[in-house]
Amino acid sequence: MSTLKLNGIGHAYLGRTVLDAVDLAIEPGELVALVGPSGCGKSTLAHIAVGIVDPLRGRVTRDYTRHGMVFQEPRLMPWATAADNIAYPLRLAGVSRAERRERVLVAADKVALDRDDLGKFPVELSGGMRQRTAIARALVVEPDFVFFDEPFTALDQALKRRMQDLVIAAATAQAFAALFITHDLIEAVRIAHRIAVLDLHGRGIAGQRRLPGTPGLREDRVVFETVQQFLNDDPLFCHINDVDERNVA
Ligand SMILES: Nc1ncnc2c1ncn2[C@@H]1O[C@H](COP(=O)(O)OP(=O)(O)OP(=O)(O)O)[C@@H](O)[C@H]1O
Repeated sequence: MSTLKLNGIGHAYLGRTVLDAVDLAIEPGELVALVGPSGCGKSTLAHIAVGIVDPLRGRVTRDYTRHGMVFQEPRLMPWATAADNIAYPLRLAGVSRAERRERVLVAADKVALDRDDLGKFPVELSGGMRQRTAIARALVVEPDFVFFDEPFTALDQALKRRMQDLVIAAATAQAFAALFITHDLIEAVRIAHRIAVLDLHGRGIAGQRRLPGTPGLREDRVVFETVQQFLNDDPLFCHINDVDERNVA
């Protein structure tokens, strides 16, 4: 039984089709990376999957209990401390103040956010700390599904890697499934069980590849060789290579 199922999803903006007949199913505990060239409709698909946008065609079936979301920009409330930002979904859910405090500390630990940082406002935090706060806010509800929409694109390589490790560790510990949208094929191969490639024109999933081994346990050499093989020998990825040279790094 899939925890998220997209059937025949189609969408258009102002009469221009961006997605057509997209089918994708994600199993419980499975991390699926969705890649595709810029502008092919990845974010639109994520917004449809999470329920922010209603698709013009098709059906989304969600069989998870709670989801979290992490976007490219942390989208924190500037007037609230990191702790209050993380606690926000719990406040909405009517969780008591004492329990909120406890759960915020647990979530902050998962993303290695210092106690000192919890009292700071977003403007006082570094980019990495802001994104950690956003991830903690997604994890604090103890989700069994998390949507990631290019969460680390704006971060430098070293930080990106730390954040990927943190997501893999949290996914393993909490056993959540995820749809992880990224431009970065190296990131996709590090993080996911399976990669789905969205067609160049957003017309469906062009193909999928199951990745060898387990996220978090793949050696760098294996990640690098898998990416090279995709880019050099697998026609599914030729558009990714053409369009986004960052992947070749
Ligand atoms: N609200 C909107 N109104 C009109 N057009 C939109 C809207 N949102 C997205 N689009 C267009 O739809 C297409 C798909 O956009 P989307 O953001 O889903 O793609 P993407 O694959 O996530 O791109 P990127 O990788 O560059 O973020 C693009 O051509 C974009 O300009």
